[in-house]
Amino acid sequence: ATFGIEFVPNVPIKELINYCKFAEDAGLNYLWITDHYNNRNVFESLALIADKTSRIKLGPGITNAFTASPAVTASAICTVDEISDGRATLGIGPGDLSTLPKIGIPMETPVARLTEGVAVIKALWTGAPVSTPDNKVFKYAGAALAYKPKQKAIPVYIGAQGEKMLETAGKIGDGALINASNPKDFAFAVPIIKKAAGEKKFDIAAYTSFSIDNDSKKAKGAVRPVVAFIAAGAPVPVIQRHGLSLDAVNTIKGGLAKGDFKTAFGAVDDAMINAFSIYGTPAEMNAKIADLEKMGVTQIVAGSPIGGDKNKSIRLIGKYVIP
Ligand SMILES: C[C@H](OP(=O)(O)OC[C@@H](O)[C@@H](O)[C@@H](O)Cn1c2nc(=O)[nH]c(=O)c-2cc2ccc(O)cc21)C(=O)N[C@@H](CCC(=O)N[C@@H](CCC(=O)O)C(=O)O)C(=O)O
Repeated sequence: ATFGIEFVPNVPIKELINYCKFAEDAGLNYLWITDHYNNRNVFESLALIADKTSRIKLGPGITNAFTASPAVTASAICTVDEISDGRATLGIGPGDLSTLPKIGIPMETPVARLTEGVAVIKALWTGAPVSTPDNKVFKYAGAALAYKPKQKAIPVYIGAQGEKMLETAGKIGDGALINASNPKDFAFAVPIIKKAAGEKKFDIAAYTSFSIDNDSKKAKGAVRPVVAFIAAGAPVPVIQRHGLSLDAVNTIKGGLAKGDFKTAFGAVDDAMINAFSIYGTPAEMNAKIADLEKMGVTQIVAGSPIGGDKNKSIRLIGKYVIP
């Protein structure tokens, strides 16, 4: 597998840049920067990261086809591609179901919007004018970018978890970023993607909640709060797929809603931690990564929290996990 790492731009930009440079030095192949309106802007962050790195591929993990018109996203990624001398990737998806409504954006026909959005973005990158009068959502009329990406084709990765979104990812993407850490989720997702992707080259990335430490207990402690949020946001079919306690998940939801983190994190049980994360010592992590690769995963993304101490964890990944 290739190895990616996720950073959330909820830290001062200089700290973010240091993590990214450290990840590049540790030998990671992809940097994925999350995109939520309430954090630092994903494209401004990527521009700076592109300028301060020289090898690692980088892109939003993931932006969405709702907050910005695809033409604006096409240009934003094109700019990152120019600054990074051809290292940009585009991670794009429906958008977070918990943040978009806060800024008045209803989650309407995400599959249609994403399909049309990715099509116009790819068309714009060719430099030709784009007119899509028959589109349901993005009716473009002679839109054209005044400049082209450095790369012939910037890879497009679709963030997906639901069945229709996974199928869409296989159809329109060069890869998928799947918010999951457990082989059971890939037993479900990979056949859907492979059927839709057909013969084309396709990168199936496990966008995991990842926690590595020489001390397994410390790794587990670091991942518990993140698992609480994942469990609280998990669709019911996913909770059932892992045989988790709906009562415990509701206790977590209630605790988080009240800001009572003690109750929320206290209700996280081992079954949830195993369902929604990979954690442990380097040896334990390599065994879990091998299980994911057996399911057809071709890229492992180390997502939040990465570990109790980010720099130490990045060093462990570079030394013991990346072959
Ligand atoms: C919309 C949703 O798709 P989903 O794949 O489950 O979406 C969940 C998440 O993937 C989505 O919220 C992502 O944006 C979350 N997300 C991030 N979201 C963010 O906003 N920012 C991030 O940085 C981010 C990172 C990220 C990384 C990996 C990843 O996998 C997801 C990530 C869904 O409901 N899908 C269903 C139904 C979709 C459907 O059929 N819709 C129809 C009709 C629906 C209607 O009637 O409106 C249509 O679109 O036409 C399905 O796939 O089966």
